[in-house]
Amino acid sequence: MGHNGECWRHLRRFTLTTLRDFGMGRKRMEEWIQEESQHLIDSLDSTKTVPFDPHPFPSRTVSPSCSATVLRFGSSPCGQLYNIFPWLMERLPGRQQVVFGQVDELRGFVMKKIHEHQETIDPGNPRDFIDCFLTRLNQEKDVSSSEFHYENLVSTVLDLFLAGTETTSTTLRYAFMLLLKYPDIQEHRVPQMEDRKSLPFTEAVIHEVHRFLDIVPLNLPHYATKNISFRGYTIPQGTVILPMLHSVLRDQDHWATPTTFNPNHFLDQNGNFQRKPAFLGFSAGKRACVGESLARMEIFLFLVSLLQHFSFSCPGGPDSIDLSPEFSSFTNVPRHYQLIATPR
Ligand code: HEM
Repeated sequence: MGHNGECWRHLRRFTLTTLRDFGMGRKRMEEWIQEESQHLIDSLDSTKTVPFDPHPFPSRTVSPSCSATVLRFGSSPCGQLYNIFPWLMERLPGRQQVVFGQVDELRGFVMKKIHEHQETIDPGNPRDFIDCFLTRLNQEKDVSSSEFHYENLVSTVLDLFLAGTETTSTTLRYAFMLLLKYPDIQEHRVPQMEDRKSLPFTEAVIHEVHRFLDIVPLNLPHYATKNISFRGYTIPQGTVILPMLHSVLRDQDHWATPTTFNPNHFLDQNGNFQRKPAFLGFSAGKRACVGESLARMEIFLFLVSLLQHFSFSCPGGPDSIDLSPEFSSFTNVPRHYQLIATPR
């Protein structure tokens, strides 16, 4: 959804409503995620407590590995250059050409999925986002100004895919790394979803994972659509602005121990979960992440169901875990590590 203005507004509104209708926080989506959790549990069972690198996991089987490469590319110096000089990098040979190829491959995958949906759609009974978009596309097929046409369907699905898969699986991979580093956290596992007492702690852990990972430290680039005066400065129209999430997520005025992993950041004296205004891992304002509730729900359900089935350890013990990210520019990506999943 890199589009601005009208097109972006229509597609963003549609996306939010559709995701909400499929139950971000409600039943349908929860069932899908639980099905996925079961696949994960089965594949962890099949490791038979042999250490493995969780890197490809927990990306979904349907998520072609190329989306991982796209994220890694974004965090490399080469990717940084692309953000700043796209017109130049598109013309130079190099790794960026491989990434463009992979985005094309992913686009092909999305187009194939759309085609399958077109063949099997029952308009009265939408199965998912693509069905809803196709229905709207059909309703507005005679409206020449409609934003609901095929190209926008492909790019919206592609955007959701690129924005949603690697962010969530990278965060999960980092969450497991933190469980290896701080094994005590695993003892707080939620035995059952109804066990209310453990929930605030679990929520606090998940929020702290997001804060501590700081996955997109610089946020996405924005630009001033008109002249703005801000704290005595004038920001001229067209200025590129990087609203750094990193500086807020590590702000000494807002966090007791900004550079240490500490779930207490999100707990009050009575152990209740408390929201923090400086928790801006999903950004803020009208371009804030549309997938926040979905991502939170996925991470919560995956983490809780896996912790109910397994305890996690690593061959070298907690001291061998290096939490510092592999890249530290556009995205923070956790290092590779070995995971042992022992059935409880
Ligand atoms: C750990 C998980 C995630 C994190 C930390 C995250 C974070 C972010 C951030 C920081 C932005 C930039 C906001 C800005 O420009 O100010 C963003 C935008 C976006 N995210 Fe996420 N995200 C996550 C998961 C998801 C998921 C699961 C989806 C899809 C369902 C998604 C869809 C999007 C989209 C479409 C945008 C662009 C919104 C717009 O420009 O209107 N994200 N996300």
